[in-house]
Amino acid sequence: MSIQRLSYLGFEVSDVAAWRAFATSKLGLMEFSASSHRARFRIDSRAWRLNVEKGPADDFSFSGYEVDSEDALAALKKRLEEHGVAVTVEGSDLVKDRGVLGLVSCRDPAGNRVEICYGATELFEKPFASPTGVSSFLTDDQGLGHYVLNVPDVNAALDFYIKGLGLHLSDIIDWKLNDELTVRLYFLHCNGRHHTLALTSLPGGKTLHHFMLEVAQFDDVGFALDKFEADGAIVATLGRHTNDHMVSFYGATPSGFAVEYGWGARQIEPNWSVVRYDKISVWGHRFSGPG
Ligand SMILES: Cc1cccc(O)c1O
Ligand SMILES: [Fe+2]
Repeated sequence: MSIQRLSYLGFEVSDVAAWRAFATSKLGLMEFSASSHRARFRIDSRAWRLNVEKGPADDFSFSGYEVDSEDALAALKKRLEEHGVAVTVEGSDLVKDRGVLGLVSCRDPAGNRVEICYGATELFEKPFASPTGVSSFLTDDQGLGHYVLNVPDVNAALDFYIKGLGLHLSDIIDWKLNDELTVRLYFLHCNGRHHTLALTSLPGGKTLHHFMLEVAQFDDVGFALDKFEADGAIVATLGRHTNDHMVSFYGATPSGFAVEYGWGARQIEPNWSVVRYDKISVWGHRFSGPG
């Protein structure tokens, strides 16, 4: 038994109010709940997909993966423990807080918190409605989107996420950041989404490089691009990636890591073969900083 899809992500942010404004008016997400110390956002029929909680880190806080049943959760817990991973069965308080039926947690080798649930809450009776008119976000069996983690030991992380959680390698990109530095990016999938998680090791910087939300229509990207450009908040220009063929741009979030806003990715096909690339993009994606 392995992971099925990414259910939610949690960020620790210094300015919750800024995130409430950013997530709704720039990203077009719908607020599920909000207070001075925490806010949650919807991108589809699920009760919530993104959780921002007040704290000094302005960085990754937790990932939430999902499986499809109580038996699957028990089987994954057993698989992780057999791989030497300490797994905590979360109690009713956190189960209720996350709005799920069952929840376990563990840490990856870098200490990043990983939650695994089944039975997330669907709110079909409260249809998702984007405050900026985004047509819809592409989730369903492909899960929330993707995120890129900067870890000190990529091999240890690959062992955990592949041999432990059951993700699979999609491909590798050797990304030349400058004449002195090329970093290797490993892209991992757990369903049809080309990658749910990418792993790399950067010289410093935040744990979270970026998270990605995929929209259903190309114009959804254009409308968001205009908003980020108007605020001078473009981190990387529009471009198309070499591996998943997504057309996207990267924008600055209030916490300093980036959000990638994309459309048109190809999916993992049967008999997928792992290849490598020397470029992250076919065209575009000019980063304004180091990448
Ligand atoms: C850097 C990078 C390269 C390929 C696909 C991605 O989604 C990405 O963020
Ligand atoms: Fe990305």
